[in-house]
Amino acid sequence: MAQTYTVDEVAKHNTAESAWLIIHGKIYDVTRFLDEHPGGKKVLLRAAGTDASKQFDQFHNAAIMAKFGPGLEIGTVGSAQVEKKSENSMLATDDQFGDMIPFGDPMWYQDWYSPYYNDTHRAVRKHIREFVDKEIMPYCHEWDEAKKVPPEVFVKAAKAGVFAATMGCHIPEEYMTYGLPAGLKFDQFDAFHEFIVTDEIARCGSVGVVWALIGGLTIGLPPIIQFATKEVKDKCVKPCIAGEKFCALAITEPYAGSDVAGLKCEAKDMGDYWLVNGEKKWITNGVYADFFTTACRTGEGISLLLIERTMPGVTTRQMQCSGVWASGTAYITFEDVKVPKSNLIGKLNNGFKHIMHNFNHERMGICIQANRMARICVEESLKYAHKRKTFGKTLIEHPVIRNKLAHMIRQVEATHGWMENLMYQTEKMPAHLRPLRLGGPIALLKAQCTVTFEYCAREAAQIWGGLAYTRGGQAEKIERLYREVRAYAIPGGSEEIMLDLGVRQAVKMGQAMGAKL
Ligand code: HEM
Repeated sequence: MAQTYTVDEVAKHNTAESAWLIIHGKIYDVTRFLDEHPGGKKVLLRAAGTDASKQFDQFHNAAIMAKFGPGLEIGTVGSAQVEKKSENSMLATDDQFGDMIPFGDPMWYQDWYSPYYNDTHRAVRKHIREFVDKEIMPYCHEWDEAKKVPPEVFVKAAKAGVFAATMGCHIPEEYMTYGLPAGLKFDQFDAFHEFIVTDEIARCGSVGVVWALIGGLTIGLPPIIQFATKEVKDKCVKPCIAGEKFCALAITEPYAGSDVAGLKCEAKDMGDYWLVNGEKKWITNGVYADFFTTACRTGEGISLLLIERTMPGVTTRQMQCSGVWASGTAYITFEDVKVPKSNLIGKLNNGFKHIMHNFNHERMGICIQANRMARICVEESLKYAHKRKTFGKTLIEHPVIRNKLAHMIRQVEATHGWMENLMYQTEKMPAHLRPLRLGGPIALLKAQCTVTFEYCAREAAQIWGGLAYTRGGQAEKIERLYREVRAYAIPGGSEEIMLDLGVRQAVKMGQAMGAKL
């Protein structure tokens, strides 16, 4: 049991020799932290011996205590009351999850009815939230600045079921070291479980960290799981799902991005092996990936080959991007790489089809992440607007700020509603119809999500002012997200291409289904 102290006992510890603080009912000994405190020693000393909850909330974001708290906490205040639930609980139907910041979570978290979710979804939500709050959220800034997520974090994520849950396909039992989140089985698992896992991971507020975890694997590994030979699968799937090895999708080149048909990387048939030469650019996780699901030109068409880091002639270097620092974005060169014939993934010259097979899954992942990032902008801004005062009023009391928040909220919620609808279609629609019927709407949804995110990041940065122009600190998430907007608006099909594709497909499908156009 935690040691308890009275307020009078805490009050005695108000010097540089022994400095204690009360923050939200817990007591912290900050004596050895005085010189390390980024906000300065003096502010802590002035507050020493008192309840400094208000000052603490004013200058920090909540994740700080998850990181620093355990090393400094020494007990609780004897008379501390557990923070009470809302007085107005009579308003609720008792299905609340999270901290109830309005629109800070999807509506079904906040006591609104939804047809899409049951108790297994609630269990997965709780499981991943606890994992992110404890293991990810407090460290995002540190990992981003270091441009690296520590290896043990991937194993923790694997144990939490994150990788198995985000492949968009069933993984054979023999490749599963750990289970799915919350002990679920694949026959209980649907598209909404994956939606929740991706959304909750994205809630950490760092696109770089999200992509380090699920950016490469969710696009690089599904073609292997679905189309590769048993030999290739045996090599890659198990260690990747266990967080021990990494797989990247290597398509984009200095010469071709969304325009996949323009790829130049070549695999020459040398009889008993392929000889690969070419360059790949902006490859997520490429800096540390062990396996590359690589699109190569093979005579008549494009094929997917598994290229392994250990093969002579493979070189990767970290690219200096505006954002996504932790995700190991790489420039890759393949120089006379000899790739065994057995490393062909799927059929020869069918690579484009195999890549397309995962497009809807990849884009839905981007949609979920981008809209959560937009939601974080709402949540963080709403919280900040309640504590920051200008001209004698809190920001939330200024109509111009409420107007900004309203425009952010309406876009995030409308986008989320459309996303749930399309997710339901991916769940219910027969598999053979999905690429035809859903490609267009998902492309439009992707543009909707990224435009919404860009809008919200801009407005949040205005609300946060100078703090959002500074790396780290209270507006850490907003500053970073503002830099990371383009990471969603460009890859996976740029906004312009998505919008055009969406309309072209809608017209084609409409005509095929009887519309008189
Ligand atoms: C256990 C208690 C505390 C911890 C672990 C802590 C930790 C930190 C950290 C990590 C920062 C860097 C900025 C950030 O990441 O947000 C910071 C900044 C700061 N802290 Fe604290 N702090 C504590 C208590 C306090 C208290 C009680 C006060 C005021 C009375 C205070 C005032 C400040 C100020 C003014 C800044 C600079 C904010 C800025 O740059 O805008 N801190 N603190």
